[in-house]
Amino acid sequence: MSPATLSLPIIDLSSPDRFSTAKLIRQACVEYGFFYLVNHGVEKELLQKVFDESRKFFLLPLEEKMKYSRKEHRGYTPLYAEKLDATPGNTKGDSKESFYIGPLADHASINLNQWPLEGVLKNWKPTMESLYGKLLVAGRELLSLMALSLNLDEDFFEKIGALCKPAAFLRLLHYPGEVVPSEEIYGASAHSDYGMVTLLVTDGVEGLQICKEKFKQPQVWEDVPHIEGAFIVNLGDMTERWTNCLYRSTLHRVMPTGKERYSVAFFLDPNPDCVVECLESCCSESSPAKFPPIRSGDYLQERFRLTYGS
Ligand SMILES: O=C(O)CCC(=O)C(=O)O
Ligand SMILES: [Fe+2]
Repeated sequence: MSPATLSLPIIDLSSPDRFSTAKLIRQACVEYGFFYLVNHGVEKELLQKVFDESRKFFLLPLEEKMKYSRKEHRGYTPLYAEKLDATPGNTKGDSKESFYIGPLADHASINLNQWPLEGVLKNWKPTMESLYGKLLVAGRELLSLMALSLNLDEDFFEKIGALCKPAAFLRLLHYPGEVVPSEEIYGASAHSDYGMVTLLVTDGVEGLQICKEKFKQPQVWEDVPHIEGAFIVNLGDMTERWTNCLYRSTLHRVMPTGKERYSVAFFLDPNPDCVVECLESCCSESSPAKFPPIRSGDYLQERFRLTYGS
């Protein structure tokens, strides 16, 4: 039986009615942990340029790409390097390659970033910097609406320090699309994201699926179709911890389809020193906190260790 296709809610980031938008966000986060975001302020010309530059990098010979291999969670990860589903049965890595860009601007760690072939791929760095900056603006706006959706002040995430030099990572992804018969290799195996919120840009090639009930067996997977110009937003595990599972950090994966696919993910995660603990409004005597408080940096480091072995 082929999977059902979902009609996820569509959230308009530019709507002047912030309270109605917050209400829609709440519904989407409780029901799916996924939604589309439109009128997000990132022009389609810039997104096209990003895909063009991304393609140029991934077309380079492996030997060249490996010169920028992932260090300090920045740079290139080759095919099969990543095992998103760390459960014991999953022995193979994912069939994708990627490139991570870490915090920019006034961040002390800016120099840890790697910029490929600056003399040759001249537009690469300015294009990625421009996208990073615009996604950060959109992400901050979205988080202020998410705070409102939880009946918090709109600057809640600013006030607790989550958005002061956030650990925001831009990740270019390339799925080559080769299907190895008889082997169970995913583009991206089943996982939930680790942080606060992820903004995803896809190129129109199908493959993304979600499983709403992650603890139910057998798992039911549904296709998430591409909507031209819309970002796909999903919540990460830290948001689930903050909200005591009121908001879902939903399991998702990318199926192999035999088609080449590009995407760009922006993981907007809290400042490493921010402590993620159950919001007061999300726990009570009858529904106590399910997770202990944790420093965001410690939590992320452990999740990366499980995914990459480092
Ligand atoms: O490429 C996609 O559509 C999804 C990527 C993803 O889920 C991830 O990198 O966490
Ligand atoms: Fe993901």
